[in-house]
Amino acid sequence: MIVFEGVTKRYPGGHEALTEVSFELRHGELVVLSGHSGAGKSTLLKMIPVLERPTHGRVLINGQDVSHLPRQAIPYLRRSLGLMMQDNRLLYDRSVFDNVMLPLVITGHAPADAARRVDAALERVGLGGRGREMPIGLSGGEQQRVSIARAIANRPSVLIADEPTAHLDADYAHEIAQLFESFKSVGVTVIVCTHDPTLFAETRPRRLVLNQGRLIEGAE
Ligand SMILES: Nc1ncnc2c1ncn2[C@@H]1O[C@H](COP(=O)(O)OP(=O)(O)OP(=O)(O)O)[C@@H](O)[C@H]1O
Repeated sequence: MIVFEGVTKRYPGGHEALTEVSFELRHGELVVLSGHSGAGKSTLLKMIPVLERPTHGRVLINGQDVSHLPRQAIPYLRRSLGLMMQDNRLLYDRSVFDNVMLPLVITGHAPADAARRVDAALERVGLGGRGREMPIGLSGGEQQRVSIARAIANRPSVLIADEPTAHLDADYAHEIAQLFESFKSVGVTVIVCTHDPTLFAETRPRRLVLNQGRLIEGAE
């Protein structure tokens, strides 16, 4: 369902962040992306919602080549994706409910339908009934779960999480990992980027490992 075909990314200025990266992810698969700092992990993730485009090669999602998608079609693609990117912080002047609701409002969901989805997403991450609280009053792990709720509220078929357990202690990180595991059973394809080798250690998911922009493990 997600296919990278010989993807190379050269940023303006000449730095090659990805070199000839190819792999295929199946529907409902959970994969862990790792590699040293600067290996190209965020760049790879950004290709999926077309936050970046390949210099060479193609990215296919459900058979559609998104690397050449016209600008106006990008919002439609993003509606089917759940994104937890590194710079998507929670808004601290809005309630938990409003944080999860905001992307749904932006993508044009009717308010009543959006509110139902928000409640369902908060329930899914174990924060049912906590919507009126402000993020600042929640623990780090709970705040991350709000970010997950925000990413899954539109019921995405693909969930992309860039360092979702950064700054969390081991217990919270483990909880978040279990939550990601649970999405597999409902057919969501999950890509988690992490520096933490102990995360998912028990379930041993497929690992994609980048080294200086090249995929050195997990291509199959
Ligand atoms: N917009 C950009 N313009 C120029 N170079 C960039 C840009 N974004 C990333 N790079 C460079 O591309 C390389 C890969 O960066 P990327 O953020 O994808 O790595 P990463 O594996 O996610 O690193 P980290 O674990 O530190 O977040 C780095 O050398 C980085 O400096």
